Amino acid sequence: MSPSQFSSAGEANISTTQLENGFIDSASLVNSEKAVHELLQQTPVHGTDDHLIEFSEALRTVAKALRRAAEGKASAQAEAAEWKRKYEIEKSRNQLLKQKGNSSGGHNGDSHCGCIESLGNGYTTNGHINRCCGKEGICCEEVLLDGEADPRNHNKMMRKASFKLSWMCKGEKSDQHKHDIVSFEKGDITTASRSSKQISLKWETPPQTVLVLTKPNSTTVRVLCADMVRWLREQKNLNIYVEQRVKEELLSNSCFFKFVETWGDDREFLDLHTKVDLVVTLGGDGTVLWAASMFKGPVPPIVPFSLGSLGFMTPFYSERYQECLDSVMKGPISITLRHRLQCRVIRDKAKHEYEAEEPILVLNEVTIDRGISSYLTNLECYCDSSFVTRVQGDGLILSTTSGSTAYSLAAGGSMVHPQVPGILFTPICPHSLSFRPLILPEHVTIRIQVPFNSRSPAWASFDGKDRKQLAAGDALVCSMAAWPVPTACLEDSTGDFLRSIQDGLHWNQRKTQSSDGLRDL
Ligand SMILES: NC(=O)c1ccc[n+]([C@@H]2O[C@H](COP(=O)([O-])OP(=O)(O)OC[C@H]3O[C@@H](n4cnc5c(N)ncnc54)[C@H](O)[C@@H]3O)[C@@H](O)[C@H]2O)c1
Ligand SMILES: Nc1ncnc2c1ncn2[C@@H]1O[C@H](COP(=O)(O)OP(=O)(O)OP(=O)(O)O)[C@@H](O)[C@H]1O
Repeated sequence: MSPSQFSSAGEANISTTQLENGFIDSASLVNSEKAVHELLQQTPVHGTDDHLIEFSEALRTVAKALRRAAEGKASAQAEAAEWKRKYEIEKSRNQLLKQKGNSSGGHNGDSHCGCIESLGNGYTTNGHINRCCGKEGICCEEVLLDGEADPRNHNKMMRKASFKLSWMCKGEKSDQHKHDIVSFEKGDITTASRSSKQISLKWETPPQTVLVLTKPNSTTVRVLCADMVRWLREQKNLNIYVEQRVKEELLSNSCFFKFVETWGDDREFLDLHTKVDLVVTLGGDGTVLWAASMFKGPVPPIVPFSLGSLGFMTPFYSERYQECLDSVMKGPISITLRHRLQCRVIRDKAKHEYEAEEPILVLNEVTIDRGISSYLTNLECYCDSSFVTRVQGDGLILSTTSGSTAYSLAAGGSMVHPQVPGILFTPICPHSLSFRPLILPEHVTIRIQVPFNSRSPAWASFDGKDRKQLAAGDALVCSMAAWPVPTACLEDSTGDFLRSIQDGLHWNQRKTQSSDGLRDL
């Protein structure tokens, strides 16, 4: 076979000028790669013909180069789609602001400019620009821009409660976080000593609207929910949102609950984060995962009450809910910012970046496994642009540090404090003696590719739900999401984490050795 046979092989026909100039779309790259693979299978590399062996090696190199180019292109597509999505959100938010400004006449031109150009700017509840909250601590104010008329009082604007996040320092009041970087002075590299990195949430205006989410099919939860909603209304005069199912349950109980609000469809729910100040969950860890999955963007602070069996992420006791909610609403409270992974499936057949599927955010993990197939999974893993490894086994778990105590732990991964920024890379039953789990830094993008020669498709599942098939040529791209899940702590991040591994998993529990057998020294 001669090189001219390669260039005549239909879709494999890519000129070097095209390669040099980068004028190839990912579809033609992938098609070319397929064609190269087909060609390789047809190539009769028998016996002693050195030329044929050399040529097939050259084809393999071309296939590799094409794969790399396709990967670069696909990750650029994923990034472009993400920017496009952000742009759309900004655009619709700005339109909304414009409409509000026009209809109320409440904002002058300056304040419009201020909020559109700098979404981090703080607005007070009366709608005036106050100060930039991004300067001290962690910025949280943009949600305030979407106020809505309170149905109970038409003159009053219903706005989200304003709060501020800051690092809590033990003892001295220094801005420790500002100095917490490696310094290089007079040739000596040092790191500043660290104080507590606990994040504290302090309400600037009191919370007004609470979303109560409950685990279904539990009488205990249903009874507690009715009790809590009544208390929140009568004692705290709060607006309450619940799911449609829960509203029906409450109304079948008593018509007192007529004030409880709900939402119609997903579109209406998309707006809810602009109204809800606090989310209360009544259930187990699954209910916290459920709550997090409902918010595709920013998540309001969650107060998780334990009504499940394990309750790793649910530190609050339901028996003392009034006391707990009282102190949460008063503040300040310690919170754990639980990072989420943003996962995007890129199909081999997608021709353009806007065909990339909607990203899915996970709080625990995304799992890529063999599904019902009895073949080993064959997954190529890349970290940024470096090839990491090929997974041959039952699959792979990409986990957040919050998820490190869930499926990843069962597969042999380390337990990691939820506030540690990182992505766990944990194989499931790898057919190799040396495949230890990894923890990668939080800023990397991981790409899991099902190769064209995979014997069967793989399956991705997100926090144990929404299974999606990944066919040969499809890829899953994962990176840290911009929107963490803030969960309220009973004590603080570390105290709650240690208590849950001790109480929930009986971590390193062993009878203490008695001193009886000690020999005299
Ligand atoms: N072999 C395993 O351990 C295994 C297998 C499948 C799924 N899971 C986990 O189940 C999760 C889904 O939870 P679910 O409640 O919807 O399903 P589920 O009702 O099947 O519960 C799974 C168990 O995992 C626990 N769990 C969930 N998140 C946890 C966390 N971050 N830390 C410690 N334990 C946690 C739950 O409390 C529950 O006991 C998945 O995200 C996955 O991590 C674990
Ligand atoms: N509001 C909800 N709507 C629909 N499904 C929900 C909701 N809340 C929780 N779930 C689902 O119900 C299941 C059980 O919930 P959860 O894990 O909270 O309870 P549990 O199993 O009793 O607790 P644990 O996991 O600690 O044993 C999970 O699969 C979860 O995804």
